[in-house]
Amino acid sequence: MQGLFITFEGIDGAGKSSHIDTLAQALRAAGRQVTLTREPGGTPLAEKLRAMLLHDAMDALTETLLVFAARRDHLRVVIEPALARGDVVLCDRFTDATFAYQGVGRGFDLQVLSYMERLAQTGIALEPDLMRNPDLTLWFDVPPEVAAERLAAARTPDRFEAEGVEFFTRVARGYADRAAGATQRFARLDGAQPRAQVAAQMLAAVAARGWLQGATP
Ligand SMILES: Nc1ncnc2c1ncn2[C@@H]1O[C@H](COP(=O)(O)OP(=O)(O)OP(=O)(O)O)[C@@H](O)[C@H]1O
Ligand SMILES: Cc1cn([C@H]2C[C@H](O)[C@@H](COP(=O)(O)O)O2)c(=O)[nH]c1=O
Repeated sequence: MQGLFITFEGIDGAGKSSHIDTLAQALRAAGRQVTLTREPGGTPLAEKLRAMLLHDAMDALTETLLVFAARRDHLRVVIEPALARGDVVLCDRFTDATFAYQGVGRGFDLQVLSYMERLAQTGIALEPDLMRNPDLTLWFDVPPEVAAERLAAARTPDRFEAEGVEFFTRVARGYADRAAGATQRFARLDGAQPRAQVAAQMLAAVAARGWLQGATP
């Protein structure tokens, strides 16, 4: 079977992690092998970089270099081998997050990000010139105020979650810009709906691509 790469994106508190297992179960019921992973992270090295990114003070360039270093290792060790086996890879965040957070959120140069994206994501797949990109990006679109309320009730904030509503308004705009530039790849979900409705939107977006065929009802 052909591997599939599906990413989950949205601002902190949008509900991505709450829904990833639901999609994994639906895909397994359709007969697919699923690899569940996340960014930054997913390998021992990338998880160390994640801990630094989430908790240590640094400037935007250092942040950007670390997310791409983590991503390259993650692609090399986990994502590309899983896709080569024919798995569906479900990844909680990928490069759209870099454009949204480091790019529009922190104000890092978007052209430099595009260059780094090409550098980090090319030359690992079986097809040597391929720049790895998701086949589908599930974008959990939630107003920053709603996400902030959810997070306040949920946990002690990390370095990103501690940012204010203005930062997340920019990050949300970053996601909207990315979605506008890749309308075929992005599926926008109204993440402010109750969980069951968000899950239904997510499954419909995947089913619409024919990827849940064979699932037992
Ligand atoms: N549709 C929903 N309605 C109400 N609350 C929700 C909904 N989806 C998730 N939540 C709650 O919101 C909080 C954040 O959800 P979750 O951790 O899934 O978000 P996330 O997008 O993965 O956030 P982060 O990127 O910060 O990890 C959790 O407490 C979760 O239970
Ligand atoms: C991939 C990626 C992530 N981030 C930020 C966004 C989040 O605040 C954290 C990860 O935490 P989560 O609870 O797992 O969502 O990292 C980023 O700034 N840039 C990136 O490329």
